[in-house]
Amino acid sequence: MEYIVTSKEMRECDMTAIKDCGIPAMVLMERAALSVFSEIEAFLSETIRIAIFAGCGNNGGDGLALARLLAEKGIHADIFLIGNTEKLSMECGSQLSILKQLGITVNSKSAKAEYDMVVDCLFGTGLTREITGIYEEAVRAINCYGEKGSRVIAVDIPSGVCADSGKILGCAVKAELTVALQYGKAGHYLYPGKMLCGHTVVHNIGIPESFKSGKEPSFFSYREEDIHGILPERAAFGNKGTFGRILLVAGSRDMAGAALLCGKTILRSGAGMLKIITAAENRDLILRELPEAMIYTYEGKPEEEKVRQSIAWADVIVAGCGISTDENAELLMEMILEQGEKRAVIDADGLNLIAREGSLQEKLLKYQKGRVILTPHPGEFIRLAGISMNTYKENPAFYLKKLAKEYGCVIAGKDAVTLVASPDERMVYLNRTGNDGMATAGSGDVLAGVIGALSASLEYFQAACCGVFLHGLAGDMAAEKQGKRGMLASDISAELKELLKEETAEREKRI
Ligand SMILES: NC(=O)C1=CN([C@@H]2O[C@H](COP(=O)(O)OP(=O)(O)OC[C@H]3O[C@@H](n4cnc5c(N)ncnc54)[C@H](OP(=O)(O)O)[C@@H]3O)[C@@H](O)[C@H]2O)[C@H](O)CC1
Ligand SMILES: [K+]
Repeated sequence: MEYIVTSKEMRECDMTAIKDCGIPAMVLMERAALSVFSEIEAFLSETIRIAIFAGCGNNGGDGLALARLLAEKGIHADIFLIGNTEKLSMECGSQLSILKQLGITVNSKSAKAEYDMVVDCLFGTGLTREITGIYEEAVRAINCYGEKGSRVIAVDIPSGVCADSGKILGCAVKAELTVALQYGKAGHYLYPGKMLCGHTVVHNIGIPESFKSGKEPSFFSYREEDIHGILPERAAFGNKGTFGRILLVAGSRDMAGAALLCGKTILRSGAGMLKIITAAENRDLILRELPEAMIYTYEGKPEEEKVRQSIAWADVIVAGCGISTDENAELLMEMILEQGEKRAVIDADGLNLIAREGSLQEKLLKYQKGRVILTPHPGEFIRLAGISMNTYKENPAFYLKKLAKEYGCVIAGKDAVTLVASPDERMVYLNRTGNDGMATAGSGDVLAGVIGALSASLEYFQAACCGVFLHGLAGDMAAEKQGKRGMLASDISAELKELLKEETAEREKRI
């Protein structure tokens, strides 16, 4: 697991390190400069032409310290200190005076020259507003060098990218490599910031674990190696009942595919038994393509007793994929929500029905806390939350957390970067796997399926986060084989099976 912080949280960490632990700020700055140095070392030679654009805050200070480390190796860098030097931060001022003592020239304006590498240290986490004037000129100059082929390295975060939201404040540097200090910031991974960071590497600069006082950062994320610790052990003596009985309520008359994709994924993700409730028209296809599933089909109104029995049988209910929003679907959703305690994953039309029907909202409000996972895409989310798309996009994490708390549900807000919020005050999960090839029909059905299967054996929030992570990873594998344009949701489902197979093999090797 990796923490991802906001600029405020990063400042608090700095302060803890400096004030409580007594690590001097200049020591942290030196570590920051050494981190950048180690990342660019492979490209350095005496003939390399380097420019360092520094601002007047500590991000600029990192750049000045880097210039000194380069000079030590006999490498000259043109240094451009942009801004009002009367407003230099204390550490940046100290770095400047060291350079002066060493006889290293610092320029106040950028010169027209050619560079192999340009280092951006104009602004880091201290950026508070839109970039204008001389700073804007400097950002444009850096991007111009980048377009002409210079390697652009951003220190901590590309200048102009908001560390909290990933938004561009006025204009921003487009980097090839970003050396993030101590922790990744939300802005490194949220769009559009993510596109401007290039490849992001996070370097420890020696700040001790400062969240131990019980204060957690805003976000966390999984790395591939975390999965072995999260996926449940499969008991060798288990039977199909112990691996989870999943009830899938999906597929209206013209939407057999949603039930099939989701159902297949449920079984491919390790669930023991699957029962599908679907419209009668889907019966033949499902029996042919997924004979492993039990099936109850309804013609006209679903038989309430049959549905109740199925709900009672299930450990987990996955509902909503392609069920439409007609009266049959509404009845099914009423019955699923009224029992109020079974673990449930609700997707697609299930969400649209909740957004439309007050009676469903009331039932969801009364449902046992933490037992339901909602998986809305942005359109579904704004209908549920009753807010505009612009409002949601302003701060998705905030609105996801708010609605999760209101309904007592886990919410996986699907998007280019999916966020998962829990009803209690836990950190938001920020997903870093996946690609734009996954924006394809049926991809959501596959996600609901994997989360449903995992919910049989994992704690609820963990099932949602882990499902989102695996779904993205499988999507990356599918993109590699099929290409982002041509990949299908069924390719993601197939890769999930491969991924879980590899994970099991790895695990068994380690026993
Ligand atoms: N992570 C760590 O532990 C360490 C990080 N280091 C580096 O320090 C920066 C953060 O440094 P900070 O001084 O807080 O902030 P910046 O360097 O990003 O710049 C802040 C200054 O810029 C002014 N400002 C903000 N926005 C604008 C703007 N749009 N236009 C002009 N000026 C702006 C702001 O002053 P104001 O009072 O005018 O708001 C600041 O003066 C971090 O990113 C790391 O690179 C340490 O080196 C080591 C420890
Ligand atoms: K920067």
